[in-house]
Amino acid sequence: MINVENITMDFKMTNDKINSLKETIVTALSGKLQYHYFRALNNVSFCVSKGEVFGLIGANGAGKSTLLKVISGILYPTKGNVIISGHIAPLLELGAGFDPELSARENIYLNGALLGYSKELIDSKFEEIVDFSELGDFINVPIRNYSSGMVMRLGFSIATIVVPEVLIVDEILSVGDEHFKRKSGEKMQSLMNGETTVLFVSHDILQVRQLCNRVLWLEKGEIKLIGDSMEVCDAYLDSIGE
Ligand SMILES: Nc1ncnc2c1ncn2[C@@H]1O[C@H](COP(=O)(O)OP(=O)(O)OP(=O)(O)O)[C@@H](O)[C@H]1O
Repeated sequence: MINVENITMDFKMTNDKINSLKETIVTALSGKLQYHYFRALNNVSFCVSKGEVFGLIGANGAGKSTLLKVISGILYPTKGNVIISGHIAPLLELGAGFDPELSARENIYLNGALLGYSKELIDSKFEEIVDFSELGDFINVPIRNYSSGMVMRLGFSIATIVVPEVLIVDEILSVGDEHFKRKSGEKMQSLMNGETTVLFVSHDILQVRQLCNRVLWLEKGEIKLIGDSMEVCDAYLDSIGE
């Protein structure tokens, strides 16, 4: 279902401390800008089978979000391949594809198209998306006037309107305010209990142990351990002294 083959991700970073865009352009044009590469992922390979709930754990900066972004196609890896069969719903950077000048109504069609939904499908699901996002009268207001929570609610409602074959989530159950968190959590839970293959990152190791079939522990961009969720979560907790 998801085949991750030898993924390496290098980020290009400037060596100098530059404070403004103007300074960047001036330094770049003068040829004085110096770079180095930071390897966030190093030769990572694994497979996730259909219907599996697969967790990614590891310390801050281990490379978890980078790996999810590479798998979702948001980042292009330096080396390696990702092969995915089926429709994916990446719940990452919710609302990143929105146009701030357009209303929620227009953005539903725009974002839906980016996710590969047909106009007919969005027409038939439109009311459901609006109801789930609870945006009410704001539906015709440009997105630039929304709070960040409202943008995320709309993004979540669009991405999950079709039961996806693959769901990719960074830090589960954390969309919007407490009320929407519970509601989005229940929706994700129902997707996890179905046929959907789920890949998610969490710092809540007890939740990972409970929800996942298998877990990958990343350390400094490399696979430290992969396998049964109990075994990997216990080893991780041991390593951090808990
Ligand atoms: N766009 C970027 N440019 C440069 N470095 C980056 C970029 N994105 C991530 N990194 C670096 O890559 C490393 C991995 O980051 P990533 O966000 O994947 O970690 P993470 O495991 O998800 O961490 P956390 O638990 O804190 O969310 C970090 O050192 C981070 O600084």
